[in-house]
Amino acid sequence: MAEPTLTPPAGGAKITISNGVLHVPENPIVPFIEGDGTGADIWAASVRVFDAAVEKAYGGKRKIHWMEIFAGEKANNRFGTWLPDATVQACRDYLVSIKGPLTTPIGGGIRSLNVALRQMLDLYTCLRPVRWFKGVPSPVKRPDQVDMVIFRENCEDIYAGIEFEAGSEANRKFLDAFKAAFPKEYGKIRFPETSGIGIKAVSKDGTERLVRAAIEYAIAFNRKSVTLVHKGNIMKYTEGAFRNWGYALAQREFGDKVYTWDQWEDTKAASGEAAANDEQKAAIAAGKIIIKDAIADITLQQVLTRPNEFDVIATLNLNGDYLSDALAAQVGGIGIAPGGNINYVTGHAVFEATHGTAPKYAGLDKVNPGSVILSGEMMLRYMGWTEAADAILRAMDIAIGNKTVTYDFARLMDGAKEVKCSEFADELIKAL
Ligand SMILES: NC(=O)C1=CN([C@@H]2O[C@H](COP(=O)(O)OP(=O)(O)OC[C@H]3O[C@@H](n4cnc5c(N)ncnc54)[C@H](OP(=O)(O)O)[C@@H]3O)[C@@H](O)[C@H]2O)C=CC1
Ligand SMILES: O=C(O)CCC(=O)C(=O)O
Ligand SMILES: [Mg+2]
Repeated sequence: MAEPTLTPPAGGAKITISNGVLHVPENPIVPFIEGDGTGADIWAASVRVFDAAVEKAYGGKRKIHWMEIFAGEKANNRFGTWLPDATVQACRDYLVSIKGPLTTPIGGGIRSLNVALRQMLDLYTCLRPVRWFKGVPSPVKRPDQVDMVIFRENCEDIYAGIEFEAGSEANRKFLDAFKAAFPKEYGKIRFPETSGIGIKAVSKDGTERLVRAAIEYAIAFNRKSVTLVHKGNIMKYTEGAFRNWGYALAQREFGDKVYTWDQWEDTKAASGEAAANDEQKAAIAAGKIIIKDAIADITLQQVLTRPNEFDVIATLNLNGDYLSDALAAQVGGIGIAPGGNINYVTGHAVFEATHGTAPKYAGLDKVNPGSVILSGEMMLRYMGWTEAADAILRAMDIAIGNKTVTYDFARLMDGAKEVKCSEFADELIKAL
């Protein structure tokens, strides 16, 4: 089977970038991947909302020219390849794209196509805002206090995919080499004959670009704090280094725009705790952003018990994956959890929901398209089409306020009217 040949839609033009500024024509070509499982239902609903929001906001002066690109099961069925080169090239050439979820088998088989795409395009930030829409059912008492923005490192950590399966030839070679070079550390592996091995790599460069993006975001959007979330007490030279490099970068590059807990520690050591607390209070009063850190396990408790103490969160790949789904639960669940994978230097961005393919609901026109619709809202904002993005947020407020919602919200809301995935899109379009 041949690779797909992509024909750009007639009448569309490319989004470009120069000197770090995105240039978006009135008729941009935006590639999309429909996605596996529930992806087809969700995409069909979402694209109608995007087109209607753009039409409403710009009265025909602007229009997205969608170009389908292929990945996952659809690509494999049609072209015999899970992630065609043409798909990756289109994301490169057209800069901004959007995708549905793609299936990843567990414990073997192909590696994640989602992760592969992020790595191939070097989309180093997985940006996942977590906010509550009034009326959305939540398991916590004060969902209104949940307003966090996760900056998840997206290209490193254990997700690099360097793994050696227990019992394989590669595993034996790796362990032999490891034993020869590091006999003491090899001795710490409890059952070397039956151990699978995974490598966790975290770099200074990778940490710095992620933390820089998080602090720049906090400054641009008047956020109060950036929390570096890590498990640095146990994994000292990966997660602990992430924390240390993060603090150092904050002080070196952002100077008097930020106040770090490292500075607080220094003042405490020199002048006592009261002086350090006074210094922090003065920094907050002066509008400085507090850069702090928290260990990952207690973070998962405190985001529930004291959500108002968390604002922007910068964290490593695996922590960010766990935190994203956990935080989504507080504001209504994974059906309303959007995201974007972004390289702020090259401008490349692929927007996608936090959830996966939810295979048991595939083809039922049932699930909440909210996550992909809000990912599109983030995409429109990234493109500078803020009026269309705002229209989507307003429509969301209205539809949820009317209690016309998909099954996931309806099962938790008194007096709700349950609608299908496509009907929820209709409700949003009416409300634009
Ligand atoms: N970026 C990506 O493409 C991602 C892909 N995946 C992949 O997806 C596959 C399935 O993963 P799984 O762990 O089951 O997680 P999923 O996110 O696909 O689904 C888990 C549960 O979340 C709820 N859910 C998911 N999507 C929606 C939605 N749109 N509206 C309402 N509820 C929703 C459903 O809950 P309920 O049962 O309560 O109704 C569903 O059963 C795996 O192959 C995984 O690798 C996973 C995450 C991200
Ligand atoms: O790639 C996958 O299948 C899962 C990825 C994931 O869970 C995520 O990025 O949040
Ligand atoms: Mg995940």
